[in-house]
Amino acid sequence: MENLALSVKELNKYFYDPQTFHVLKDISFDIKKGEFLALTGKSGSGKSTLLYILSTMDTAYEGSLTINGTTLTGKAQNKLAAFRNEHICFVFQFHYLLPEFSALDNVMLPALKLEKKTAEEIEEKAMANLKLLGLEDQALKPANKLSGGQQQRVAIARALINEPTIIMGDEPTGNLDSKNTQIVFDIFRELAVERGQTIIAVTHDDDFAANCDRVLELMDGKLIHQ
Ligand SMILES: Nc1ncnc2c1ncn2[C@@H]1O[C@H](COP(=O)(O)OP(=O)(O)OP(=O)(O)O)[C@@H](O)[C@H]1O
Repeated sequence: MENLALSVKELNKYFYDPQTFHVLKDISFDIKKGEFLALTGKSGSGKSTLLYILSTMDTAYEGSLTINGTTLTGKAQNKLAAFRNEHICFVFQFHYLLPEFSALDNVMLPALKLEKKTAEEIEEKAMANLKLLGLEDQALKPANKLSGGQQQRVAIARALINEPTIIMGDEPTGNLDSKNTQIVFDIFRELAVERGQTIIAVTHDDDFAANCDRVLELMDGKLIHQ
């Protein structure tokens, strides 16, 4: 369907070490374009495992995964990598910025690697992203001279540089205080509403989840609420 960002059908996942463990059980759901979705559940319920499959990084599962109309199940690794570069970006709890590099350099890097635009175009876009995140004054500071909240916002600016259609976060506000959590939440909301980007965030924060468009809740590997 035209307005579907992601569709999962009858997904099952097993781990085999140290013994067979059925970690995701018959999971099916759709996510619309521009939807802002929280993925919740107790520790060990399978959230990260599911996100890893949705991100196309883990291909060892049963069932099917379709993103933006492309069925990804069974595709070769190099095709998946190309697809990820174009469509998906990640924001983690720990941001993995290059500490000695400036905020601006960190944001530009994934676009320079893609080699689709000139360095000037990339710098312009990176500055616009930093501005969107309220960081235009910090652009030239090394990442390790920024506060934790600022660093996390740089990581989001970096995640957006290649204009992904889907943003996936594993505890994207996990190490932030309530003020910075609110800032990041508002940015995600704006990206979903204004740019039609789809957001899927694993979170333990009940307030964060309650304010999303929809909550998917896992319990022991089953989807119990959507
Ligand atoms: N590589 C692995 N091999 C075997 N079991 C695994 C592996 N990775 C995760 N598990 C198990 O699968 C279950 C789900 O793990 P997962 O990390 O997806 O949970 P989660 O809901 O993200 O937890 P948390 O909120 O603590 O991050 C857990 O019981 C975990 O121990």
